[in-house]
Amino acid sequence: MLHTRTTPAERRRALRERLATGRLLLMPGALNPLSARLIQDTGFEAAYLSGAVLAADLGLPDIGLTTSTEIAARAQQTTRATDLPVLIDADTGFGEPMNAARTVQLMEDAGLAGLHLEDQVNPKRCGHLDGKTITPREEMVRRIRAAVDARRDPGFLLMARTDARAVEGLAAAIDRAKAYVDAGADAIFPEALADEAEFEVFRTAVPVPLLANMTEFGKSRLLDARTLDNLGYDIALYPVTLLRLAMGAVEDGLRTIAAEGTQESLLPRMQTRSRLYELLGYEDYSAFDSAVFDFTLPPGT
Ligand SMILES: C[C@](O)(C(=O)O)[C@H](CC(=O)O)C(=O)O
Ligand SMILES: [Mg+2]
Repeated sequence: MLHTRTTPAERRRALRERLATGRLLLMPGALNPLSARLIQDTGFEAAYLSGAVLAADLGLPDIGLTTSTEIAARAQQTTRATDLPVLIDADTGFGEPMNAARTVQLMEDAGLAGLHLEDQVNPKRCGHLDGKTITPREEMVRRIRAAVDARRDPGFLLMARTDARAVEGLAAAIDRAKAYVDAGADAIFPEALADEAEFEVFRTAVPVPLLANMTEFGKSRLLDARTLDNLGYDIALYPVTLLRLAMGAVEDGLRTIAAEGTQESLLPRMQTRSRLYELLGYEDYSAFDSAVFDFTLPPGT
């Protein structure tokens, strides 16, 4: 793919139209811009930028150390690498309601299709860890109202995430979700629900698009797409899956090279040069300079 072909407004419309179908949307989290293109090339219809992955990419824990401008820059690089609508994890909005307002505009300018804001206090932590503290409901309502007011493109999706299930219980999380919808949230991300029964209760109670976070090694049972679709969920999120897969393979690879003094045994597991070049659209650049891709690659390389 030489250039992206769609505008941010078109992507935002595509995301909303897709959510309006009522069919579950599978949303993998990209680990870098190229993997966002791979998500597209694999046939997914949307991608996600995880706060945990954005932090880990910088060697940081997911405790709110990244800045809004850092993640906006990474988001811009990502939206330049794919035509998919991309939803970003904007953590708590990076401070007070005024900061949430600025965050919305930064993420709109980065070409994203939407973001989610969570009701944790700063410093936040991964929603699947214990010891979370959530902000008073009215404070989160102010955060959402500020975000809605700052939005310039009404197509930009504002999703509110509540971490309340782990702190105040399921009923409180539902009450908060309803208040967030009343404040203008287009969709809700109920964090760290335990099992299918809780997902079902939440779905029945909250009448806007809902995201189910299928993150590994956390508090939620991993439900498959058929189950989530039957429950009536709108997005199935795989936020850190690609990073975990990649880092697992990288760790194995490093150990193999250290032990064997060669990567020969790893070759069958690698993405080939030709597949990488295909994903990067090398041939497209021949339109500018016929010499840029005038080589042939041996089969299987
Ligand atoms: C969705 C999430 O906010 C993220 O940053 O990707 C994390 C995912 C994870 O740490 O497994 C979360 O659920 O808090
Ligand atoms: Mg996060």
